[in-house]
Amino acid sequence: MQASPGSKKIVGVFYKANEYAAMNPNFLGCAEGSLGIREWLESQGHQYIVTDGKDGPNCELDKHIPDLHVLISTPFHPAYVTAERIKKAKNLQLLLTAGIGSDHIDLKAAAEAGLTVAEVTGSNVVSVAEDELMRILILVRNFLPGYHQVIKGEWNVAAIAYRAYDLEGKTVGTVGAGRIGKLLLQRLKPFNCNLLYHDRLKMEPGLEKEIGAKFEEDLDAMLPKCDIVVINMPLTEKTRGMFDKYRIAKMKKGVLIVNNARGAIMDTQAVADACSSGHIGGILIIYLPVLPEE
Ligand SMILES: NC(=O)C1=CN([C@@H]2O[C@H](COP(=O)(O)OP(=O)(O)OC[C@H]3O[C@@H](n4cnc5c(N)ncnc54)[C@H](O)[C@@H]3O)[C@@H](O)[C@H]2O)C=CC1
Repeated sequence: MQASPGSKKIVGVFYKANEYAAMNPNFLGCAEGSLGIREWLESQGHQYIVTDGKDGPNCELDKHIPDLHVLISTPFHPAYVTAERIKKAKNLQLLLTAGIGSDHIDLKAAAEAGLTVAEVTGSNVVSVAEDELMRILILVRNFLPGYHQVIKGEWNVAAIAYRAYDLEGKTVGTVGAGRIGKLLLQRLKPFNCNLLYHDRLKMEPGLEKEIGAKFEEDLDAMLPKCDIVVINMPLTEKTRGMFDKYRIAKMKKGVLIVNNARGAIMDTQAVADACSSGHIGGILIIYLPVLPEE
């Protein structure tokens, strides 16, 4: 089908949910749900093509690159928008991320081509903040080894207890205190932790007082104080590889890390080495798709 004059060709790239799609009619972030915008887009005369095929030679996405106007993708099944794809996309106007974080797009190439890159700011920030809190508790209380014991029919309390702690009294630092970082700090306040944050921007004094977190201008000065570090900043050219072996070495021995940002903010080998040596006591990474509507 060809788009009629004036209408736009919009391509959405989402993961296939298969049998899970039918289990919840509000599960819209998958190929089957197509963000729930098909009816509306088509009623406006636009053409809407949805696929999960985004990689490899002759993938479905590449067939539409030459004439699409809008490309929608998510960080969970990202359509990598390389300079090469941008060059071929002669009609492209808008690259839309149905979520937060657009590091799957070559932003420099997009800017040079005059494209708009937009994302749905705030779309799943509560989900992420709640998830971070859960992961912090999982790490501090040494939950996972106990879970695996139960699955295997084992029972060794000491193997769990020797490193299971309370969150109360621990120092938690968030690297990045934007929308998600602030929501996390608010949720941590009742746990009576020492809360620190590092960001390019200091919060308004009123908000800082309400949240009860102390600003740390110098990241390298904050890290050695933290029992738990949560990473809440975007992956950019400035933050790529930010947590290398030197920075990890500055953290407390046994530090617990929750990385909500992209994996590439950390040097993988340095993380693996620090986990093996015990310098990092535990690390969990969040990859949280936009959740269904209630
Ligand atoms: N794991 C997951 O499923 C999800 C991950 N995310 C990630 O979380 C990130 C943060 O999301 P939001 O809080 O909504 O974004 P935001 O834009 O509200 O906050 C980001 C904060 O990072 C700070 N920042 C950026 N670069 C910095 C630097 N070089 N040094 C110090 N501070 C810096 C900014 O000043 C800002 O306060 C997203 O960019 C995305 O990568 C977001 C949603 C879901």
